[in-house]
Amino acid sequence: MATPTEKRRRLRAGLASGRLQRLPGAFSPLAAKAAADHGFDGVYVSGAALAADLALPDIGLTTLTEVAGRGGQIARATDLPTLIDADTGFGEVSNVARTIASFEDAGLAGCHLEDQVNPKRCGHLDGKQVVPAAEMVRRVAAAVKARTDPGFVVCARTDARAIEGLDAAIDRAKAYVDAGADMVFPEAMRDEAEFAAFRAAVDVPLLANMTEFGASPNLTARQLEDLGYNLVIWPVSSLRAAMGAVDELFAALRSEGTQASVVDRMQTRARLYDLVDYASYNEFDQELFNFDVPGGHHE
Ligand SMILES: C[C@](O)(C(=O)O)[C@H](CC(=O)O)C(=O)O
Ligand SMILES: [Mg+2]
Repeated sequence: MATPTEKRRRLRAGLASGRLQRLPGAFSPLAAKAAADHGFDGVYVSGAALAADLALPDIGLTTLTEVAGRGGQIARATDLPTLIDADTGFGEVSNVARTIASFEDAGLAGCHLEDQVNPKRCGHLDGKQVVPAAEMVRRVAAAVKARTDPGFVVCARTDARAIEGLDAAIDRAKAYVDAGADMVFPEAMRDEAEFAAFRAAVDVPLLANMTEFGASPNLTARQLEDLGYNLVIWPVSSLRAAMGAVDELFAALRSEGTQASVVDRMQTRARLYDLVDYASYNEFDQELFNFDVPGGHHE
């Protein structure tokens, strides 16, 4: 297994490579395993998906303990670097430092921290508010100062586009970079030209959020790489796909009284066992317990 330090190095190397790092959201450790099996560069832990999984809206109700705990379970499931959503940092500036310590302990490779006020909301909804840039600068500085592994990636997200406009969002991003942010997440860009304007203005690696049903167009990985973006997240997609399938299954069970019509779209038992590496546990077991029993048979 890769150590957290190795995973952080790998994320940084990916960001410096000029190749777009593709990080699908994984709502569970098993979903992270599937992402690794499909050859992605990393895993993303979405605050929105984590809240939704607890049947909560994405308005800052989840706690640091819940988020770091779930993030750690997901990070440990694979050798891939895992980037997590820190929302507004789970409190005031002093809390941000503790948040980073918890995320490092959980084995996460990095996080993004945003400039919204508390309570925050989804970056693609109306009615957002941002804190003054100076306050976000203090959040970023606290995060950078708190990390003990210099490899841990601190990404500053600005939600200012929707409130103060593109130029102000770019100015904020520059101030956050000056405060030590390793990368920038320009939230809710309206079109390709806005993604490009951010690229032209900011020198650090950039994250593109390709969430569905939001304010930004869903650009392809190829388009984003051509735009010079360094990392893409599809934050809630796996949860939406899974829950879409759950809704279909439940509808079929209610109307048809059997799962027969959806079984061919289910993950098979064999694929599930493959993802959880059932076979290796079996071997491990036999090494430990495969001893001769008097009168028994051993091969
Ligand atoms: C990226 C995000 O912060 C998340 O929590 O996954 C959300 C995604 C979404 O609500 O679709 C956001 O963009 O605010
Ligand atoms: Mg979020």
